[in-house]
Amino acid sequence: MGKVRLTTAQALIKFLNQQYIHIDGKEFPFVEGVFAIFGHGNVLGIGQALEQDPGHLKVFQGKNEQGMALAAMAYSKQMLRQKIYAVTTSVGPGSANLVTAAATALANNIPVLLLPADTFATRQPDPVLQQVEQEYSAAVTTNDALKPVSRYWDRITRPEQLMSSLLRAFEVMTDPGKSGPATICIAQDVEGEAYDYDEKFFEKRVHYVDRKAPVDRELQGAAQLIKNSKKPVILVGGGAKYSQAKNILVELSEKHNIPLVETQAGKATVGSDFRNNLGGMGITGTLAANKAARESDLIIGIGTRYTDFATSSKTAFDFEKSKFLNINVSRLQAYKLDAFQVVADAKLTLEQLVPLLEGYETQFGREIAELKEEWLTERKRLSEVTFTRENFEPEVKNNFTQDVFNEYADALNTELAQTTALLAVNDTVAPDSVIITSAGSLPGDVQRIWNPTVENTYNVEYGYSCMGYEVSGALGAKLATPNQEVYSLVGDGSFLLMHSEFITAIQYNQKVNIVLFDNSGWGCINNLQMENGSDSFYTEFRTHNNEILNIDYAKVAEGYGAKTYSVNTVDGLKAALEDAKQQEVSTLIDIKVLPKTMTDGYESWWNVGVAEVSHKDSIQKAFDARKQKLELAKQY
Ligand SMILES: Cc1ncc(C[n+]2csc(CCOP(=O)(O)OP(=O)(O)O)c2C)c(N)n1
Ligand SMILES: O=C1C[C@@H](O)[C@H](O)[C@@H](O)C1=O
Ligand SMILES: [Mg+2]
Repeated sequence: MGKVRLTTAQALIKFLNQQYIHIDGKEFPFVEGVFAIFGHGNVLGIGQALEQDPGHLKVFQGKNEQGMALAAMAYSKQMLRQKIYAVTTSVGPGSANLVTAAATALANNIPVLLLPADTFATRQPDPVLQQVEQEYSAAVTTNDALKPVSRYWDRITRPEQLMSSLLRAFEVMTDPGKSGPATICIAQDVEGEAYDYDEKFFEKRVHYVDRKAPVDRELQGAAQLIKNSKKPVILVGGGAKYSQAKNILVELSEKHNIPLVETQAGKATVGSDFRNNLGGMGITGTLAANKAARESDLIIGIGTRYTDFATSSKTAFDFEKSKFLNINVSRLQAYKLDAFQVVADAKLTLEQLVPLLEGYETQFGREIAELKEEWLTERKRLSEVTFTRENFEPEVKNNFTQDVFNEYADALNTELAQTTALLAVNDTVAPDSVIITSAGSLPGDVQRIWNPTVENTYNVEYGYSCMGYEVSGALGAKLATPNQEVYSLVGDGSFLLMHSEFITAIQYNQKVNIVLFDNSGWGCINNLQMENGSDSFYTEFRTHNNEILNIDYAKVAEGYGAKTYSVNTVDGLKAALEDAKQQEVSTLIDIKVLPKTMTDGYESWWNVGVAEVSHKDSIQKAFDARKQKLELAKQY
């Protein structure tokens, strides 16, 4: 057999160039490129290999390891997990910075290939710079911290180990049932070590992603459950989106008059304008979706993980009455809530299920339309919130006095409500625009009131709700959809936490639009704190002498080379958005908004750990209320 002498890193890059994916009859390269931050751990290994022959791989220089890995994740999420970027980092702090991003990808079941460098395999120069030198074992390095947050993890200390390791990594990343981050740590000396690799290892390799079909028992059982139900509701999860089940979902819903409700990951599988789509459900759900779910006697969970946000901490359903039917490629997910399990591809299952339901119709009648209408009226109200200097009634009530509101209005020079601003954005951007967000109050607002009409235009990470995904992810989403505008909807807190990849986007002329909602604080956490009986405590951004912090974010972004705007009215915001569309460079719109003007309520509940004993009656009250609510919740 022919051999080719390559360094481990050269073999890695050569292999990445030859990986293809085959889905629904289409075949294309699986690895699009590499994000890199070079240090002594990887510049002479992977850096050298990429310089010598990158093949078709695009190379982007990242600015923060976490940021570039989140960009890679957003790319893959936007590509419906059909294509990835790899991420190479140096050893020690460079690899440690991957931990948060790996966890974000894991919680969201998104494939990314992480390639952190590791300490010396020979150990000759130990302790090397950036080696933590763990006393109880030299075999433990910073990279072990990636084990709990990787779907697959391996360490390469000999060049030939690379071959079996890569095969496992690609098998995992291309399996819809277990897809997630694969981490291969390569000892920094081994990256440059040569080996005679079998040429066969580098032949084109196709990873077939065949749709897993349901067995007859599953289909008959599922059909029977639906036919026996009066008011089934379909919960559309991320699995439905990745399976591209839109058309069959619409057919199923229309034929049998079954309402759809959505998780964060499932939103924009079917457009919000579809008449039976009642929108997001759960803690950040619409009143329409939450009412339908509560009335339902059968929840058909399609590709959902049933997180606490989707189920209102397991209080959203009437567990006495309601049964569950779970369609999921993952057995772990299918087992949840004592459901009847169909472990199979969502689209294929629904296509085979529909013919078995001939003649069936739910008892919802006109109720779906009525619920939707009621919600659209509420959404309209949220688009027209006006601030008043006296007796202002915000969405989040009973936290701030009027004096505090007036103080914010003066300090930030704004009277704009967040919901009104957000809906102005929704009205103004092109329908095929991709939005991206993740943490703070904005994910809740978009799940409720952002109405996407074009498929796969809602890139919201709410499995890990990682501050920093908003801006980092915008770069990845843009790489995936170069012909669409990408809008990062981000709070001031998240923007401050990390926006390094905004600079990468500007550097590589990948236009992204940052729409920054500045309420000078961690608004949602302040709400959570005050709604559970505490005072406002270190969650507003105030100075040493208690003044509200007012940062000119437009000026910050101007320094990076972005086109920027500062706005505090709906008209100003719309004009900025229109102008931003005309720009070739990345943009940032700094919108000053009032706190407590995000959406809230709608019959949802979140189980959070309230103090059982404290010095405040208000906290005791919150604790008692939680205890009562928990009595209604399903225990597991
Ligand atoms: C990396 C990370 N750290 C901490 C948190 C906890 N956390 C969630 S939301 C939030 C504040 C977000 O503030 P901002 O972005 O301004 O949004 P707002 O709630 O004000 O809309 C914090 C600290 C998180 N989700 N992610
Ligand atoms: O703690 C949190 C509260 C949520 O409201 C928020 O969206 C999320 O980012 C979070 O971490
Ligand atoms: Mg904020």
